[in-house]
Order: sequence, then C-alpha cells, then structure tokens
Amino acid sequence: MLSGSRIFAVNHKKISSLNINNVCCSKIRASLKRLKPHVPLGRNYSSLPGLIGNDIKSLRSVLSPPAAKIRNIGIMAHIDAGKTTTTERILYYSGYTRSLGDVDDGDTVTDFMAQERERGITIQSAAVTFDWKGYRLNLIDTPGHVDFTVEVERCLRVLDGAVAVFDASAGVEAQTLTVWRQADKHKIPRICFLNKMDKTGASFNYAVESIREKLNAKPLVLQLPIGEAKTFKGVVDVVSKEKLLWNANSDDGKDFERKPLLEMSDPELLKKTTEARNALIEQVADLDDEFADLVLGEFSENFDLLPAEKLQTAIHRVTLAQTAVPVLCGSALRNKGVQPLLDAITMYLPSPEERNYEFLHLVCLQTATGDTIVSSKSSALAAARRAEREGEKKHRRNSEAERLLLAGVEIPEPVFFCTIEPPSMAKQPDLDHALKCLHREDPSLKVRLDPDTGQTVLCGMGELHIEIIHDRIKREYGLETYLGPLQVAYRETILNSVRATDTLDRTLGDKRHLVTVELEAKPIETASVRPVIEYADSVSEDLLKASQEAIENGIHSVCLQGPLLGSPIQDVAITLHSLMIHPGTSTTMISACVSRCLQKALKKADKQVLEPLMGLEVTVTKDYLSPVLADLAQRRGNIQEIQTRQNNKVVIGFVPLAEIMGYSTVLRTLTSGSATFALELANYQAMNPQDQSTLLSQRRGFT
Ligand SMILES: Nc1nc2c(ncn2[C@@H]2O[C@H](COP(=O)(O)OP(=O)(O)OP(=O)(O)O)[C@@H](O)[C@H]2O)c(=O)[nH]1
Repeated sequence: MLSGSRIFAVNHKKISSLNINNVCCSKIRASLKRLKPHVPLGRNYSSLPGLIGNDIKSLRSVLSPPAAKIRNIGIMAHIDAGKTTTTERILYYSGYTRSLGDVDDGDTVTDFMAQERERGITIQSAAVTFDWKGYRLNLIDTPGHVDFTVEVERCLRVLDGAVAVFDASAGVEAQTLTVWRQADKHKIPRICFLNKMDKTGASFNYAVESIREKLNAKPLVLQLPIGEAKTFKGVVDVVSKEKLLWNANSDDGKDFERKPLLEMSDPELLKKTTEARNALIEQVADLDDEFADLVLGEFSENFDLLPAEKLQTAIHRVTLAQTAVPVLCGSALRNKGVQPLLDAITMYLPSPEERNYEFLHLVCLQTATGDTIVSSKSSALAAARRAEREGEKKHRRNSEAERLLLAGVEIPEPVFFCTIEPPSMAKQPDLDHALKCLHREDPSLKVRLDPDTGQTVLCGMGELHIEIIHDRIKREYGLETYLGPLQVAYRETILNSVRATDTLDRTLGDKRHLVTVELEAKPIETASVRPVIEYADSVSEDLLKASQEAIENGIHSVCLQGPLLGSPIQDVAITLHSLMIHPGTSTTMISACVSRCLQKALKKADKQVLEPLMGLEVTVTKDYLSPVLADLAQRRGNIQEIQTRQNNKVVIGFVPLAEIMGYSTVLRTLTSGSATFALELANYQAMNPQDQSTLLSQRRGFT
C-alpha cells in the first residue's frame, strides 16, 4: 500500500546538496543538544583544502560543495551487525566527534533517543553530515530490527548509495536479505563491509560466499584480511597491493601504516594479493566493456602494469550499474578498517549527479512521511501530472513508474494491535494529538477507533514497535497510558461463492429512498488485501456513473470488519449483478443497502480465519539446538531447514505469530542467552478448524 503521496513545492536551487541533509534535521538537532555537555560536536573543516584567508569562493565550496563531491549514503544491515558502531568510528575519524561513542555504553551520536541508548538498538534513522578528504558525506544510520523496516524503506528511497554491514562470523542473515531486497527495489548502488573480523568464528571467505549465494550478487573482493578473529590486525588493499596495519597500542585506531607489499618481506601475501587482483581485473572486465577494451589493448600481457586509478574508475562504473558489489572488511569495535571504508564510499559510490532524481524528501515541515517536496511550482505541477497519468495506467511497469517511486513509501500491514487508554478522559485529546504526531512520523503505526467499545486501538509491526511507541508517549508527551493485551491482527476470508439480494425502502421527510441490489461474493486465488469489485454487464453504465463511489464505499466498509472476528476480509471478489435505484435516492442509502446485502451474503458463506505466519531464523550453538527445536514444535512451528553456519546451527522455518509472542525471553532462558532470532511476516495462512474454533471461543469469552 502506498501512503498518500502529497507533493509540496519549495524554492531551493540545489536539490542535490539538500537531499538527505534535511531528512531528519530535527533529529540531528536533538542529538546535538543532548550530547553537548560531554561530547564536543561540530564539523571540522580544517582537513579541507582551499580554505585560505578571505577566499570566498573556496569557503562557499566548503559550505556547499559541488554535487560531484557529495555522497548521500545509508548504512543498512541485519540487527546488531554493527551499523551504529561503524557510524561512530566514521564520525570520529572524520573529525565530526572528538571521542569514540559506544553502543554498549549508550553514548553514540546516531542512537540519540533514550530508548535507543537504553536498549543499544537503532529505532529511528538519524542523518549526520561530515567531510572526508574534500567530500561532503550525508549519512543515515538505519535500524536493523524488522519492526522498524518502514524506517529503512523511507531512507532508502532518498539515498544515492549504501553500505551494507555484515557480521563476518554470520555472513548474510535474515534481515540482511530484507534490506538488500529493499535496496534492489530502489536501485541503490552498494558496497559491503564485513565487520566483526575480530570476533571468534569470523570468516572472510564464508561471508563473501554467502553474499554470492544468498544475495545472488557478484562480490568484488577489494581487500583481504590480515589475520582473522583474535589475530585480525589489518587489511590488504587488493587494488593498490598495499598492506594497512593498525597499531596494536593505539586506542582509537587513528594511526595505521600503509606500505606496499614487497617480495622480500611478504612473499606469501604478495602472491595471494596478485592472484586476487588478477581475478578482480578479469571480473570487472567481464562486466564493463570500456575496461575490457583497456585491459585487452594495453595490459593483456601484464596486469601488474594496470594503474590502480583505472581499475578504481571501472569499479565505480560497475558499482553504479549495480552489476557487482565491492567488498571490504574490518572491525569497527577494534577500530580497524573504517578509514579505507570511507575512502571506498567516496571512490565507488555515486554522487547525486550520477543518480536521476527529481524529487527530494523533507520530513520536518508540516508534512508526513511519504510526502514529496520538489524544487519549484512547475516541477510540482509536472510531478502531479505524471502522478495522474500513472494512476491511469496503474499496472503498467515502465521507467516513469520507477522514477515515481519516491512519491510514496510502501507500508506493510500491521500484525499486532492493542487498546490504549489515557490516564483520564480529560487526557484523551492529548493522547489523540500524540498519536497523530507519531503516526505522521511513522506511518507503519496505525491508529483506529473500536466501533463497539469506542476505545483507541494501536496497530503496529511487532511487540517491540508497540512497546517503543508506548514509551515515547510517556517520555515525549508526558502521558502515562495503559495498554490492553497485545493481540494478533487476524484476517478473514470465505471459502465458497454466495449470492444475496436486498432492498432498502425508506421515506425521509417527503423523499423516498429505494434501492435494490443483488451481489455475489466469492473467494479468489490471488492474494488481495482489498476486495476486487466487478460489475455485471447488465448493470447500467449511467446508473453506475452516479452511484459507483457509494457502492464501493459500502463494500469496503463491510470488508474492513469480517463477521468472524471483526478482522479485515481478504482474497474476495464482489460482483454486483443487478442494481435498481429510485430517482432521488441518496448515496448514503445506496451505501447502506450494499453493505447490508454484502453482510447477508457473508453470513451464508463458509468462513475461514487467516493468521499471520512468520518466517523465523534462529541462530543457536549446537548444544542448544534440541531444546530450541522441541520448543518450536510446541509452537506449531514448521522447520524447513537447519543450516550450519561456522560453529552455529541456523534453524529456518515458519511459525504462527500467535505462538511466538514473548519469544525473546523464552529463547534467552532456553539457551542461556546465547541464541539470536529474526522474525518477518511471510504471509497469512488458513488456521486449522480446531485452532480456529478455539480462537473463536476465546474471543466470545467461552474459555
Ligand atoms: N566483536 C565485535 N563486536 C562488534 C563490532 N561492531 C559492533 N560490535 C558489537 O555488536 C553489537 C551491536 O552493535 P551496533 O553497532 O549497535 O549494531 P547495529 O547494527 O547498529 O544494531 P541495530 O541498529 O540495533 O540493528 C554491540 O554490542 C557492539 O559492541 C566489531 O567490529 N566486533
């Protein structure tokens, strides 16, 4: 579903230089304010060339560098891969901060929310701007937890490039796949950083292979690690054939030495690097014709003579074309490998000039997430015209459609809901205001009113999501609210085709309202959250013109609340077979008649509850595999595969969401805290008759 795509015009000349910078400027300000007492922040321009005396021109280029010198990038990964730690090191080495923040100490710049610092996780993306060797970098650290996927999505759509961070001991993990797919969708050029090379079990080759196999990507190995796990001490730059060693006694990793590999001192490493470089040259030549011509023409006899810059330029082109991904490695926590990563960002990821965006996204005006801001009134009109044209040819995929992706964020349907109550009735308006603001910022949070009880209902992406919203209402809006029990968002469908007829005949004042409707509801194979509405040929087109909106409103309102649990109805088609409307009948009466007729039909149908089925990936050491499997069997889990990942076992399968509530606590107890897991909505599946009748009895209060 696309969130409403509103378009605003602002008067900015340089879209490119403003792009990410403004995404979260309110959040950056928040982080600066909170950190001031103990972390002296601020940009350090001293490393930039050209800032001499009153040289206004160069000062201007420092404050607003040419677009070719800008990199708008994001950092994305599976939870806990080390995005925030890597970002902290990047900020420190660039001179943006003067001390190293630590996730585990809760004093990082980009995890600025109290909840992020307490839990050591990223919840909201944060943007920071800093400079590196004459380049201006606008960087967004995104969340890794699946509950905050929308946050990742809204960032990816405005990025020019991304760094995918991996835990080198785990390679590609469940959420890596999700964010990788999101980046594919938005066509974002990427580089991979294999982090945690210092960790026990870290394996460069394993992680590279997992990129090749699981992400179906072509890794370009630009570095080789020197040592692994405890012995990791640096990297070899394959392109320049140099070794980069970090001083073991340096506590911040600022100092490292870069030396050419020599036959005399490093014969083995040199041999390995030459082989890797030759393989890299062949790989890039296969993907880039211009480079292939160069290599075959001048350097076919001896690849050693090929200058590093020529190879780097070709790697840049290949990265931009997204036919391959450069791979680097390091250990952010041990302060190794981050400076070369920064060099690679400037060297291989594209500038805004190389990307083709017309829109820019500014969230902190009176806009909502998903709105688009354009540079002038005429481009707003052009965008609106295109959006209109796009609406007409909804299903046709073409390049225009792809460019319009910026105009909306794809919001997944929430899987959990619970009621929320203010401390007193007098505080209800304050709660409504808080929820309105939070929803504007985070469209994956849905708020609705329960029509039976009048209670406010929060719908979210997961337990953590709802917990964080509850906490934010308390901290940011000063409201102590009460949450009802967390409930799974079920869906409903029908199993057979049913027909019904209804007539509504009412006289209000001196006006007669008379409608007769005959319709059919039937199940459909294709998954569709909204009902498919069809009209039989016998229905008069003229009649339809005047009443179609009222008819569809009537159908949609019934499908939002199914007859079994009051959950939305999906995978159904409604066909209107006949329609008779007395002249002067109001549209409200038409809607009411259609609703009543559809309710009648649904009552007759065999009905089915659909429950959210989660894809589950549990990473556990061999010793704890049996208890984890036994526990999953009790939770109606369906195990698809058990993979071996280094010293760990990875259990991959499906489990109904209703069975996995509070799983983190159970898993921690079962495995003494050694296992990790990732959950993601896979689809909605039919409940078996026994489970369905137990659920229905529970809901009706019989058990
Ligand atoms: N051994 C080792 N641990 C690391 C490294 N980088 C990060 N960590 C640890 O991994 C944990 C997660 O690090 P974060 O930087 O919060 O990871 P993240 O990807 O930002 O996490 P989320 O945003 O919550 O998904 C923390 O305990 C870090 O100290 C590394 O290079 N080596």
